[in-house]
Amino acid sequence: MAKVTILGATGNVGTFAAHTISEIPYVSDMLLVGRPGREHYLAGCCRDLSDSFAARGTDVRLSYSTDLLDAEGSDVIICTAGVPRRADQNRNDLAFENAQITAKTAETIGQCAPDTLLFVVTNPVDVMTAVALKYSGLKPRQVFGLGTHLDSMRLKSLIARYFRVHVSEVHTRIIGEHGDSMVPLWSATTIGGIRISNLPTFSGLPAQEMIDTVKTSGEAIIRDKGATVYGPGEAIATLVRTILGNENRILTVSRYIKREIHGIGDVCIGVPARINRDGVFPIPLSLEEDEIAGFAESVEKIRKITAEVMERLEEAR
Ligand SMILES: NC(=O)C1=CN([C@@H]2O[C@H](COP(=O)(O)OP(=O)(O)OC[C@H]3O[C@@H](n4cnc5c(N)ncnc54)[C@H](O)[C@@H]3O)[C@@H](O)[C@H]2O)C=CC1
Ligand SMILES: O=C([O-])CC(=O)C(=O)O
Repeated sequence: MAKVTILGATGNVGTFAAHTISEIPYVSDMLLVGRPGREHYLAGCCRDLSDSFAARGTDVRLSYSTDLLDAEGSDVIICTAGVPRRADQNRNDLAFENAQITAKTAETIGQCAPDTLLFVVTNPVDVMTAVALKYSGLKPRQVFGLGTHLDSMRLKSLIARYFRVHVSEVHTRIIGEHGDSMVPLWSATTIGGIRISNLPTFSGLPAQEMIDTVKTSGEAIIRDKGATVYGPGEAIATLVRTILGNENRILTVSRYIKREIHGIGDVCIGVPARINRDGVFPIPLSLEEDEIAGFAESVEKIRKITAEVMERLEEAR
């Protein structure tokens, strides 16, 4: 059985993630961590969630704290702490502000929970994963971000609708930045095990329109309802279930890569990875020419932003 800790637990994503994670059968303890001053809100969240556990028949020990040191002994720590963007902002606009929060948090986690897996959700998620890796001092297999997993799910749903098939029949991936330079892997997209390009209706597929929709999904939801909640919350639970169930699923998450993909790397970015109880392990990949070029561009973009943020963090210390 496992202890899962959620940071930023008073926020939109943290609150809903607590609900989705409580459904995972391997979770025995859940700790909600918020900022000092938020004790009443955290207590209310715990009571409300406990009611939902009672109604559902879930047996999870739930507690809250404003002291991150209580995360000691966690198997997985999920970091949703930080500022969200407004609809008129790019995720990268949040980089330095959230890096300061993530660096401080990661340092404490490295000291109090050296064996944990640290799962970063805070945006810009690829850059925050690099910050968390550096400042926690944890091993690369222990630190990962939500990356392009949610983008891949968004694309999957659009493809299923276009081909009028059940969403479980579609396998697809988006790699690279969780942002504008993301790269869809049409070469790795199948329906019912058949490569998508071998299907008769493939020629009419509005591929560019679909990827543009995925790129602007977060922004559109934030404009309409203030925050993306259900998509990220379920995506977070999928990853936690994969880890705690030692499932060895291949999901597309942000992870430090050296040069596993066509020699491109030295950055934290969305890549397919095998995920189990020991952490996250990137899968070496063979891509098509245009996919390699797109991925190289995305890597360069993230490497540059990451380097700038790291430099500013060091200057600010
Ligand atoms: N990677 C992904 O796919 C997604 C990432 N996100 C990101 O997750 C983060 C949280 O989003 P929401 O829950 O919508 O935001 P929110 O504003 O509802 O919640 C933010 C949480 O962070 C905490 N927080 C803020 N500043 C802090 C600080 N200085 N120190 C410690 N804690 C602090 C708040 O108390 C709150 O609990 C954002 O950065 C957002 O962009 C959100 C959805 C999907
Ligand atoms: O768009 C945002 O800011 C939140 C997010 O990352 C997403 O839902 O993909």
